[in-house]
Amino acid sequence: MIRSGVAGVPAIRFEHVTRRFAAAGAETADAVLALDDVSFDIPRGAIFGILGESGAGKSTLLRMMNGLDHPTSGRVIVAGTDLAPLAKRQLIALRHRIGVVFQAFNLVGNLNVRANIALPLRLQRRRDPERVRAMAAFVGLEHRLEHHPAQLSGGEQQRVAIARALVTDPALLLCDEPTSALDTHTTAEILALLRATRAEFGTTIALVTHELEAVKAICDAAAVFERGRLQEIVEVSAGRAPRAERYLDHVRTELAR
Ligand SMILES: Nc1ncnc2c1ncn2[C@@H]1O[C@H](COP(=O)(O)OP(=O)(O)OP(=O)(O)O)[C@@H](O)[C@H]1O
Repeated sequence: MIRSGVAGVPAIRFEHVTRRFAAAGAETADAVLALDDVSFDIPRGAIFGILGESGAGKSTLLRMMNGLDHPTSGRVIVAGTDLAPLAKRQLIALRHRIGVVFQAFNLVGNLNVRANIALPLRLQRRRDPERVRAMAAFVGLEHRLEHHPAQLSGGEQQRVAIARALVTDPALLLCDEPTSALDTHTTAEILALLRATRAEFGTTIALVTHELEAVKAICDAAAVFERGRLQEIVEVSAGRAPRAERYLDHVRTELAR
């Protein structure tokens, strides 16, 4: 099993995870091998990258972390709990402890910032206006609580999405290409906010991205994927990840052929 060198008890463990999908029009259910015997740990408290080009299996892996998808074989263990035997109600309870941030922000257009941030609390039949305000302040948007998403820039919308993901104080934050729709400057701001999130709340962060720069900016380590296979775990040190750079150069050269 490939393990990261970052110290700590794993927040998530993948054990020999394989995921097959039926290809459109195929007679058998195993035509697409999205993940192939993947084993690694995401250490508690880490900012951990899941890095790879399109089709590498990153989103499939992320969906498994909150039980939205399941392995064809192998196990996904979140905070010591194997997700496979969990009933629907238990999976929903697990998801309440996991925040998710998406590339396209996914805010509700007809709700203002305050209501968007409060949404996960509402889904749990909870009210906590003070917490909502505190999260808006944490992401620097306390003065925009009455605005609607259409009145905000892309970076501001992603800040709201991060506040919304954090409002229930999750132990784990899953980020699916959170900066891919943003310019370079705004990307740096959002990455800094994710780093501040770990510093302030001790949140474990899984960052799915095809951007090596994002990994170098904030991750402690990253799992590098190619066509469903885990190639290696790379450590990031002082903003550099030479092995990942070499590896991605190789993949891009292959893809360009
Ligand atoms: N529901 C599905 N049915 C069939 N094939 C699927 C399904 N979901 C994913 N796949 C296939 O599994 C492989 C991995 O897909 P996945 O979306 O996890 O990759 P990715 O690394 O997230 O790519 P991208 O960055 O483009 O989103 C791809 O070949 C994809 O076409």
